[in-house]
Amino acid sequence: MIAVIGGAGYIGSHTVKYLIEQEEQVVVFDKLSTGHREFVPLNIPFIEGDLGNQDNLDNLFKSYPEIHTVIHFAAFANVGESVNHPAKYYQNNVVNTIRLLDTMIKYKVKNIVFSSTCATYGEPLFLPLTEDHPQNPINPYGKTKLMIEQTMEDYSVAYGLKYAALRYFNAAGASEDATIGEWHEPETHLIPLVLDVAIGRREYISVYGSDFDTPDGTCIRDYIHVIDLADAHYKAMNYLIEVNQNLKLNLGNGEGFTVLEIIHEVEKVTGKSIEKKIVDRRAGDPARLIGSSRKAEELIGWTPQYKLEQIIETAWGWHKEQFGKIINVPLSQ
Ligand SMILES: NC(=O)c1ccc[n+]([C@@H]2O[C@H](COP(=O)([O-])OP(=O)(O)OC[C@H]3O[C@@H](n4cnc5c(N)ncnc54)[C@H](O)[C@@H]3O)[C@@H](O)[C@H]2O)c1
Ligand SMILES: O=c1ccn([C@@H]2O[C@H](COP(=O)(O)OP(=O)(O)O[C@H]3O[C@H](CO)[C@@H](O)[C@H](O)[C@H]3O)[C@@H](O)[C@H]2O)c(=O)[nH]1
Repeated sequence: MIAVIGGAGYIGSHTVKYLIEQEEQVVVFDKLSTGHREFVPLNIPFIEGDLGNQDNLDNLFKSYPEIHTVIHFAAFANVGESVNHPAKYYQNNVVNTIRLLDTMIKYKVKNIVFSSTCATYGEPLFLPLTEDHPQNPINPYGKTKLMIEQTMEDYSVAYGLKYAALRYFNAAGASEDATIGEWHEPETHLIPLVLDVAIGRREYISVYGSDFDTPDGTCIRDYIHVIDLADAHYKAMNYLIEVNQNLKLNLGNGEGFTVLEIIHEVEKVTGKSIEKKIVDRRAGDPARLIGSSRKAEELIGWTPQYKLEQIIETAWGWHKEQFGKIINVPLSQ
């Protein structure tokens, strides 16, 4: 059985759906701080619990002694917020995750697939980023994820933990059947915010900076579909079980798009024109992040299947399903 921590969140719920489709046994553990109970099918075991609570964690591993792997998504994940509220990030992403690792050791659960991030690299010295690029994060969020990568390395040597650190680039898109998708309150991610403008929930999109060293002055990111990420988790888990070696892998499409290019693609897919306002840069944003995922292809046979257009099409499908009924009711900005 696989314990999916944070399985009611955005990437977690798509991974749970994918694992069920592969006929894996799954238990979800989530405190529903940013996740949604309705994102997890009712016939899947669900524990509402907090990683910060040892009793909750003991309950998980005692109730399901057949757990062999943890897939760990639970964290706070907003770069800008982490600059202004670092304590919140160190507490949940570091302290609570070390509690999870210690509890895994206590219950002799050996394998963990961990949500790391390309934000661990900091300002790129070269592109595309490969896994051997130096890790010098420029925001607290990236630092918390790097600390856990380093902790897992030491736990692996000392306690035999086997880990896959999956360094995602920008997760985006939604399930093909539009039953689950990206839904954060408040939303901070670019694509759902631009879709909010398309659907009439928001008047305009703020573009954070137009003076970066990029062709149109706006930040470049590498967008990767959540279903491709889900597939990578499944493959990484099987590698840990079968090959018994640790993994550190980038997961991206290998292609970068500026903020303005994303807005343009949303206009193409939705047929709506998007109002935008250029505002100041957001703290902690590197200019360009693009990843090479060649190592993931070589080691676990993973190649992304979704390109930008399909990413935005599936995200739009979910957005219409979720928010279409309340069209033209603006959010408070
Ligand atoms: N979204 C991205 O583009 C992206 C990119 C790189 C890495 N990541 C990482 O992927 C993971 C998932 O991201 P997401 O976008 O799905 O976020 P999310 O906020 O949608 O999901 C996180 C889930 O974890 C749960 N959670 C948080 N703290 C918890 C705790 N202490 N105990 C129990 N449950 C807790 C939340 O309720 C939520 O369901 C995060 O670790 C994030 O850092 C995300
Ligand atoms: O209203 C907005 C929101 C975002 N952006 C820009 O759009 C890009 C993407 O931003 P966002 O969607 O917030 O993602 P990131 O800040 O790149 O961070 C995401 O992607 C990282 C990997 O690159 C992960 O580590 C993080 O968890 C995840 O939140 C950035 O250049 C932002 O400055 C805007 O211009 N306006």
